[in-house]
Amino acid sequence: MTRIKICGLTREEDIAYVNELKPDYVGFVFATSKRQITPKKAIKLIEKLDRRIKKVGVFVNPSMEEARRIAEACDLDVLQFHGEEKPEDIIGLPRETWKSFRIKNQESFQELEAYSVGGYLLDTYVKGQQGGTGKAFDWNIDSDINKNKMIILAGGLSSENVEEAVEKMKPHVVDVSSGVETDGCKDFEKIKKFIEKVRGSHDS
Ligand SMILES: O=C(O)c1ccccc1NCC(=O)[C@H](O)[C@H](O)COP(=O)(O)O
Repeated sequence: MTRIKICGLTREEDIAYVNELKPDYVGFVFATSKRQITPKKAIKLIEKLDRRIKKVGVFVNPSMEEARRIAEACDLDVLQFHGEEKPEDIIGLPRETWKSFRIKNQESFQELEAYSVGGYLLDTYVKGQQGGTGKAFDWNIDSDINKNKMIILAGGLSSENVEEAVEKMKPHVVDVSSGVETDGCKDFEKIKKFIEKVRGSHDS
């Protein structure tokens, strides 16, 4: 079954929503972003999070010392690197590690081969933005990458298009942020609908 990550939680209400709706992963953005959260606030939210939901920390070009420190302090399960981190920067970390790749065209997939990580997150290339763009890339791109890599599909997903995305890309995990927000805040009904679409999807 396709797993689900809801990214960019910042409020106590968001934790209540996911505790009820039970995605597989939630993401906390420690990088500069409108969804940025301090480690101190994340610790407070995580205290209230259902223990069955895995915690992903999102970083953009952090020092590895910082990433390790936050991973330990927040008891993160996964470290997600969303910047220009090199393959050698992100090996040997004490957590499952995901690397994001900003997909522009077919050639973008070549970059994945240099990395040996637990998860390969495909997000949309948008100039000047590292993530959380709300934009999808062309899922008709011919790629077999999901055969030997754990693929997390991100970028512009919503309840409206996630079934098509799963059918075309066959990812192991789908990751959403903007598509489950209203006026910049996580929206219970949108998260619910997104999860229902994915879990009801027969291609997953
Ligand atoms: O969400 C952000 O604001 C963000 C900022 C900088 C780097 C990464 C960021 N998010 C990472 C994610 O995992 C998002 O869920 C992913 O980019 C998809 O976002 P969206 O297109 O908004 O669904």
